[in-house]
Amino acid sequence: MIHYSEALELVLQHARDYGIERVHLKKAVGRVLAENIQADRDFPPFNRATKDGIVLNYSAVENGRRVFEISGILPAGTPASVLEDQETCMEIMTGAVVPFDADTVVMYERLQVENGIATLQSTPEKGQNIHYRGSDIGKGDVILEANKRITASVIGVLASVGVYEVPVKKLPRVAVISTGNELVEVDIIPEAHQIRKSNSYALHAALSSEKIEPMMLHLQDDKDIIRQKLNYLVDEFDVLLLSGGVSRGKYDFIPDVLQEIGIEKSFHRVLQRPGKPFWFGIHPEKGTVVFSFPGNPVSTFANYHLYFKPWLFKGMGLPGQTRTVVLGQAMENTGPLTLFIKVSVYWEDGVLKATPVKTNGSGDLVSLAKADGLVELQSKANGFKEGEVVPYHPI
Ligand SMILES: Nc1nc2c(c(=O)[nH]1)N[C@H]1C(S)=C(S)[C@@H](COP(=O)(O)OP(=O)(O)OC[C@H]3O[C@@H](n4cnc5c(N)ncnc54)[C@H](O)[C@@H]3O)O[C@H]1N2
Ligand code: MOO
Repeated sequence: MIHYSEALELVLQHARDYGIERVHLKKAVGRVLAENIQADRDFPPFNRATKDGIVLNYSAVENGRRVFEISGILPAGTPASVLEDQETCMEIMTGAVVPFDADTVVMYERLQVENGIATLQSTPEKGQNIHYRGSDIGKGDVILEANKRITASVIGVLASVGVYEVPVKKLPRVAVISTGNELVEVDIIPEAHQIRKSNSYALHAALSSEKIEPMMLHLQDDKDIIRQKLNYLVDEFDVLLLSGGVSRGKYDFIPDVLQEIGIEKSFHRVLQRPGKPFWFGIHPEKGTVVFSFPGNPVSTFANYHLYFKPWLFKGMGLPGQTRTVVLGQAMENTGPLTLFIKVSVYWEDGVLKATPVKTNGSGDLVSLAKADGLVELQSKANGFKEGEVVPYHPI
């Protein structure tokens, strides 16, 4: 059996970039930007008034003028104009273009305006209240770098530079395959010996948050059917995410079948709990990557976060998600396995702390829903003290 860090390393070696596609701006949130985006114009594109008030030429102020006749009005959205007579001023609204031969904006609150005459209440500063052309970013400058998760604010930037067909990283085509005769659909009432297939829905949901829409399939514990279906799926998908049928039971056919259909085993079983009987492999010619997770709901879900997500993120050029957290109480791991303990986290005096969630083992799905993540505890003879910093995997 291999250690968690070796297993993760082997998985990451098979990370892949699936190329680029273009999606409409409205569909791009949550995807990963695949190319640098350049500004198509200066930002702001013109000298922009930042206050409602008047605009004037400061030389008049320097010459002692305090009273200005208003020679016109400039709402936002009107083309650039000229302050013809620099002894006058124009009213200007926030967002409007500062006219040629004017250089200073005075807000209404610093003025008295009566009968078309504006009187300064105080001496302004030259150049005030103007957001200068190109002061945020210049035309041609990179405003968004590739390999960035597209958030709502990134969408705003893309919109402002006119990118409505957004270049994003292509996502792998994923099939989620659950196995087991005891499993039934979620919308029926199970017999006493049956359970609803929760793993597939948890995986579906986790993938949806990565914008992956997986194909879902359930297979009974029949070796011939499993072989036939997986043989087909290996051609049609980039990734197979299986759950169940990988430990030592008489009906745990998955490892044998995967090898029969040409998937090369990278490893089977990892020195970890939960998720120990994890099987991972790849089809050498087709490139299909197979994550075959142990069936216990917590094991499936933990391994999705411990292996699939880092694999996906690496392929898309995103940074890893592993963080550190401070233990809110002492914990132990004296055995040979790396333990992943379900924890809830909370802030205390500016420090993120973790406390274990009460659990009943890797079949206990309910405790999973109470957890924020998993802390990673390596084997350690003298235990982990309260206040110790350990790796943390948000789930
Ligand atoms: N002799 C041994 N027995 C077991 C070992 C071992 O090393 N030697 N490992 C144990 C560990 S650890 C785990 S984890 C499980 C993994 O077993 P399988 O991957 O073969 O999974 P199944 O037996 O098919 O199912 C286990 C458990 O999970 C439930 N399950 C499965 N799929 C789903 C699903 N889609 N939704 C909800 N629940 C699911 C299933 O009903 C079982 O209760 O093996 C131990 N045994
Ligand atoms: O991986 Mo099993 O994960 O301990 O229940």
